[in-house]
Amino acid sequence: MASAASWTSFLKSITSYNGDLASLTAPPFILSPVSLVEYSQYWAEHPNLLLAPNFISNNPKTQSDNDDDDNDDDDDYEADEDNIDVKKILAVTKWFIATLKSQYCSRNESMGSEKKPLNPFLGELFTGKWSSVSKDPKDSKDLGETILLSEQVSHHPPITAYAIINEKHNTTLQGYNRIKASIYTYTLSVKQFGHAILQYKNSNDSYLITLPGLHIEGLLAASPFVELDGKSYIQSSSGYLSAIEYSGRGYFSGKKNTFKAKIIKNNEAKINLKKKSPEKILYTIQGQWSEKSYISKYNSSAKKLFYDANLIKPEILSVKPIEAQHPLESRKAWLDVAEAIKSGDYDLIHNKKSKLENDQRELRKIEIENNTPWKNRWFTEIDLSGKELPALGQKSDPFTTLSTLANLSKNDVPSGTPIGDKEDDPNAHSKHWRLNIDAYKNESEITP
Ligand SMILES: CCC(=O)OC[C@H](C)CC[C@H]1O[C@H]2C[C@H]3[C@@H]4CC=C5C[C@@H](O)CC[C@]5(C)[C@H]4CC[C@]3(C)[C@H]2[C@@H]1C
Repeated sequence: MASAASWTSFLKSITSYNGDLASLTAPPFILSPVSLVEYSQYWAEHPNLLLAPNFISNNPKTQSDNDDDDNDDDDDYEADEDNIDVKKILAVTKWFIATLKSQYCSRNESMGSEKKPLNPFLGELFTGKWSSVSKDPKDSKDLGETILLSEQVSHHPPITAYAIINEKHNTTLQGYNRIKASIYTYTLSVKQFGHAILQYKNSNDSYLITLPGLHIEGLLAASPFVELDGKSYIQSSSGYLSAIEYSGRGYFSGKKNTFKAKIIKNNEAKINLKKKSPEKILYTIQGQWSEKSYISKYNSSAKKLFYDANLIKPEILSVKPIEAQHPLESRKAWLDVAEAIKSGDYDLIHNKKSKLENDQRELRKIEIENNTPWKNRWFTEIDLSGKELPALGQKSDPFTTLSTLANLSKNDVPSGTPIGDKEDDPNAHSKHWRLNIDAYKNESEITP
């Protein structure tokens, strides 16, 4: 089969991998017609779970009618918990676990295997919105409109910044992502840089979400898929921490996509997760993030269903038709290339991609000649290296307080690196990307 031959030559090419994924010419059948700037949508394909903490109050009644996963109430672990901050960290953990299947399995489901996304050009944009009513019949709350802003804020290295905003419930998720990929014996291993900040402004709760490591298995079999590894953290401003560990086949259980999350209160002594200190662990959640997971309280082995990733279908973002899109919007900009990829015609793909890439190189050249560097549109880079506290009146960035609570490095090192860890680099800068809400509010050309 032609693709088998091209895959073999592709595998040979990755043995001389130089660290830049874009330099690898993958065969047509492994190319995706979707740009990486679209992947930000995977953070909110269950808007009801993202917004759930807004509906958690001391009154247990409101909480259970919000529950959309358990089949019967006595299986309702939330009803057993009366601490509102614990209920919220559990709800945010459920939302986060629910994003993983979209983030890391959706190409396998829609295209049969993981694919290589289009490498976004500088300034590439992607916007859309989710409807206002929850998909889940048992949770028919009017959620209001949730919009997505996603922008390629850097091309060298590739960095995507995003914001997911729900004005009705005053909730904003913002973050950014950069990756470093290396290849060992036909396994592509990826470290993620960046993080997400989730803010519920009505209750003044904020959360830091760090990103797990991942590796791509199945390259030899020409059927690549993502497996998560390492650890990630969700640190709440209330002092609760969700510490999540990932593994594939052969670790905790023989199953793929396995995780174990520990809910602890950590604004007391810094918990050393290695030390066995069960009294500090309030809940343990474990199972498969792409299937079912279960929760048990620290003092009981009784397991209850926590989340079933196949119960409620993800809500696909609605995106304007291409003719209504701005030239910087991803699906309009890549239309010819996407059509070529779908046709599988390698020469057509090559010349359509080269045209777009040459046009971009031309733009960069003109910017250098005229000293008019590209301006980011909706996001701005901030520097948190300042030792002194933010100037009076200047709101301190939630990342500063939340990373300190979780004992995580503020530097631009792999996401979720503990302070002083071998991966922490005191010389690394502390620059991060943030939503520039005024820039979005003054946006005159592009609406989601
Ligand atoms: C070896 C190079 C190559 O082209 O191999 C082709 C193979 C399909 C494997 C490489 C590509 O695999 C893709 C998987 C992509 C990640 C999937 C999900 C996410 C989560 C999202 O929130 C941020 C982006 C991220 C980490 C994607 C980054 C890019 C990945 C690793 C693609 C690889 C090029």
